[in-house]
Amino acid sequence: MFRALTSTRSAFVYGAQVARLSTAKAHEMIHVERVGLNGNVGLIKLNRPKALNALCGQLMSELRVALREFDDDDKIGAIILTGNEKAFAAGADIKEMINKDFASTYSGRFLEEWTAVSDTRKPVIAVVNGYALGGGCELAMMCDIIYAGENAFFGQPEINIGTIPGAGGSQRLTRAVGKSLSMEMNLTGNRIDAKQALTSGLVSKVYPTDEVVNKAIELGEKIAAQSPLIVAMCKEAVNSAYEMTLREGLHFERRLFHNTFATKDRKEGMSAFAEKRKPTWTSS
Ligand SMILES: CCC/C=C/C(=O)SCCNC(=O)CCNC(=O)[C@H](O)C(C)(C)COP(=O)([O-])OP(=O)([O-])OC[C@H]1O[C@@H](n2cnc3c(N)ncnc32)[C@H](O)[C@@H]1OP(=O)([O-])[O-]
Repeated sequence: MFRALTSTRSAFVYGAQVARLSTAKAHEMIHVERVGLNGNVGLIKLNRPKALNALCGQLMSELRVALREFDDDDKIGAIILTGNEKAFAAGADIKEMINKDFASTYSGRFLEEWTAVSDTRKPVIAVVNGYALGGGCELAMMCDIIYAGENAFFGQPEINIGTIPGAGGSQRLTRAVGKSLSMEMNLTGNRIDAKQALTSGLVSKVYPTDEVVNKAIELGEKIAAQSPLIVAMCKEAVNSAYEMTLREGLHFERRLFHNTFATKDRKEGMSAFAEKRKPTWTSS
């Protein structure tokens, strides 16, 4: 079972990890907290359970604000995005989309707000339990790492409701799992389970449903222990593999690598190794 947050007067306990209360203002459709032993991992939990976390405008707006707050918070080194035991998210909100037309989606820049997720500079880890369908699968793929619970399902069922993916389902999924599987999922709405998501490269780890959030927190803490400056550069380098040719990407990576030599953290990291001590990062 998904392990629920247990509230105490001054702190939350998430599994073995202590999490402090967020200073962020209250949201209606998401929960926001700091987790990890040092409170340096941001946790955002989608919280619209009655609609299986369907991604309506308000939810996406709140998510954008929360991501921005964590991105701008020097104390946060990594961010986790999750849902509940039954659903990460069952897609964009179909009921909200029913009466839209071309002009309103085009002129209204429908879905533009979603790019806030992939634009986040800090690493974002998606933790998927239950359904990640349509926009839900796309949202997970906008994150940098996906951990899945054993009960996770991924799918792009837009075809069943007379449309196609609009936030990466035909693009990121194809790059992640290859053309054949992506085409099958996109043309039929066929879902894959956590096991197939792992073997096809869509997710990096699968854990029991009630453990996966804590595993992601541990991962987030490990990332948060690195130099934030170098982590941001590294994320940019890996992401360039999605957006550039191999030649351009290799060039960009080498330039970023050279740039690390302009930082104090690069010098500190190598000196600490040679002096057999832990590095102290200054993000400079
Ligand atoms: C972003 C770019 C483009 C993306 C497009 C998309 O994502 S298109 C979407 C791609 N996704 C899909 O096509 C998946 C659509 N969803 C499903 O096929 C099923 O809900 C299920 C198989 C996930 C779970 O079946 P189950 O029998 O366990 O549960 P249940 O069915 O009873 O649902 C419980 C409640 O949640 C509600 N609700 C759920 N999803 C949505 C939604 N997306 N929207 C709105 N509401 C949604 C559902 O109406 C119901 O509310 P009610 O009536 O009680 O007021």
